[in-house]
Amino acid sequence: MAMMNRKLLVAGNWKMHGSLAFVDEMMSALRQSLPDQPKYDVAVFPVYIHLYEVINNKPDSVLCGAQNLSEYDNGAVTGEVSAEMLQDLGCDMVLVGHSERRIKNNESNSEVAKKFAQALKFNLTPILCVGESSVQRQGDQTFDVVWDQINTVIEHIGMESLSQGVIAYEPVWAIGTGETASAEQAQEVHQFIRSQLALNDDTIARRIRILYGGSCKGSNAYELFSMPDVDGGLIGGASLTAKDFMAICQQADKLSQGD
Ligand SMILES: O=C[C@H](O)COP(=O)(O)O
Repeated sequence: MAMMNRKLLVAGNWKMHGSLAFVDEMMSALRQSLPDQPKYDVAVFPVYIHLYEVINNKPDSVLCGAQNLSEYDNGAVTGEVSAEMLQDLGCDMVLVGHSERRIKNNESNSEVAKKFAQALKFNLTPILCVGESSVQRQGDQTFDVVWDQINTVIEHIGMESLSQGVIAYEPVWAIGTGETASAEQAQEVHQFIRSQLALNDDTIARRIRILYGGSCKGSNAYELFSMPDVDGGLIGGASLTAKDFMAICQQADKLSQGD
């Protein structure tokens, strides 16, 4: 189980799903089902245009974040949204470097690092998404790929700044495929990440939260979150109904009792 001093985080990435009616339904379900003060953190990441509705209707205990942000402060960058705008709206967090953006929008490690820095500049907690493709795993490149993605951020802003964010390990081959990494496979990579971070700073390595993402659901969340270096999940498909999302939150709740 994740170390006592690291609170579990269950984060629902809604991707490009939902509607205003969906937001209202989800928020009222979460208000009814979540404890007033859960011992774990819960966050949701709607599309930009639904952020305001979430922020105005969510239970106080639920954090809200965007799925992306601009690497720039402001200016002639049509279609982008700045960290300052997200902060102004009331966002708490933001995803950076999700594999869907790395692949479909060609986001490079250095752009992702700039976005991570930009989030921190405006007091948003960035969740840095990292993970290898199936080909890279088969080619035994998992550790190299994942470390390169993280180390680019460290080289850009340093360990102390990295530690103000969260890392999400999401093997690309497990995203939306129904093929979850086994708890042992997830733990192996999470442990690798933590041990690499410890070479730079042991305290930060022990403090930073590392989430798992990739076909996580109510039936496997307990086993995954029980792993010593897994501190919760970044959930896609199973965050799209209150029933599925709450099933995962309930596993986090069980594991957080006694903390
Ligand atoms: O951001 C979430 C991940 O991409 C996981 O998505 P999934 O739970 O649908 O596999």
